[in-house]
Amino acid sequence: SEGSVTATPIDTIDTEYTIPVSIGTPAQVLQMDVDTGSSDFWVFSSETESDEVNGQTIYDPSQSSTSKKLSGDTYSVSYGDGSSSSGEVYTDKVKIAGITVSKQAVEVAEQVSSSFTSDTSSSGLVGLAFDSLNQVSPSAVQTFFGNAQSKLDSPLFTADLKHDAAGSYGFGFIDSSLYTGSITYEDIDSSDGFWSWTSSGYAIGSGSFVSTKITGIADTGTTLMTMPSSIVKAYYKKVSGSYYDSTAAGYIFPCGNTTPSFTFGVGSLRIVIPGSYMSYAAADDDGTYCYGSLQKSSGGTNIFGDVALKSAFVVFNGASSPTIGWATK
Ligand SMILES: CC(C)C[C@H](NC(=O)C[C@H](O)[C@H](CC1CCCCC1)NC(=O)CC[C@H](O)[C@H](Cc1ccccc1)NC(=O)OC(C)(C)C)C(=O)O
Repeated sequence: SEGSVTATPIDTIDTEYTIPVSIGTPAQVLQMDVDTGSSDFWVFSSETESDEVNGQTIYDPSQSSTSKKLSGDTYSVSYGDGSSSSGEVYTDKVKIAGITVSKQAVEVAEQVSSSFTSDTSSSGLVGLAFDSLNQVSPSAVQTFFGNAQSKLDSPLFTADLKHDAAGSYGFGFIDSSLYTGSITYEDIDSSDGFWSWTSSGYAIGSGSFVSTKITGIADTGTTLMTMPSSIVKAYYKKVSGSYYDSTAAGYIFPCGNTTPSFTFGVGSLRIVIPGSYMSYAAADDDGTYCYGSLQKSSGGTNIFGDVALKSAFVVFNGASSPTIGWATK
């Protein structure tokens, strides 16, 4: 089987992208954040503390004739931005992009941290990193892609994210109308559970391409992009008035100042992130300073987040030796 589903940015600055997901019988439809940087499928639910629910759609397993409690299983997950969620586990029918997994483990939140409560646009996460990162105990469960893979025409999913416009995720097939030229593939090292690959280098604005290996993860659940500090410093040298602001915990600059494009290499292919994507949002209330979309990596993990992904068409190929494909569009 194969299918695609619309990916909608939750705001005009592409902080996050959500898709509609059908859970249970009759279907309960929740808008959920697709996250290739984690591997738990969890939802706001009838079991979530009421003071932690703020407009999200909830999944109620008691209203589904196909739900089944996985007694004894619990989950607890915490993310790079310090947010977290925990609760119990059911299985139920889950349909995404027209593809149905009859017994998907649905992690139902009893607690969510404040940033989830305040993120009214998302009612849960669809983790699409590798199963090894799943946080259900005592025994891990599979992601939607892990469960669906064997029934997909091809064991892959694709991301066509856009700036301030509806894009799509595809499952089981590659829609050749969504990209230009050809797709360049790189090997994935999934040993840490992430879609980790190595870029061939970078360029800043119209500057010459610097051939250097940059290993990072392709993460739809991270809004921005993080690179080694040497590259980030070189980038902001080209942005007048920019500096690293410890309060903002990042590079900021006077909003009107020009931000050059940022190019990254996929083998001999070049993906150009337009300069307009490189200024993220106002860094302070009076909007004089803006926060850069490129920031320095912490803990050694470079992240090709939404800023990079929305500049390309991306294939997450889950074959036995996984690869990632990038194309211009
Ligand atoms: C559980 C582990 C096994 C895996 C775990 N993975 C991650 O932390 C990466 C993963 O992609 C997580 C997934 C996100 C967690 C927070 C909610 C949204 C999804 N990414 C993250 O943890 C990175 C955080 C994101 O970049 C946030 C996302 C966000 C969006 C809207 C509102 C609030 C926060 N954006 C965000 O902060 O945008 C700014 C900086 C422009 C304000 C880890 O490495 O610890």
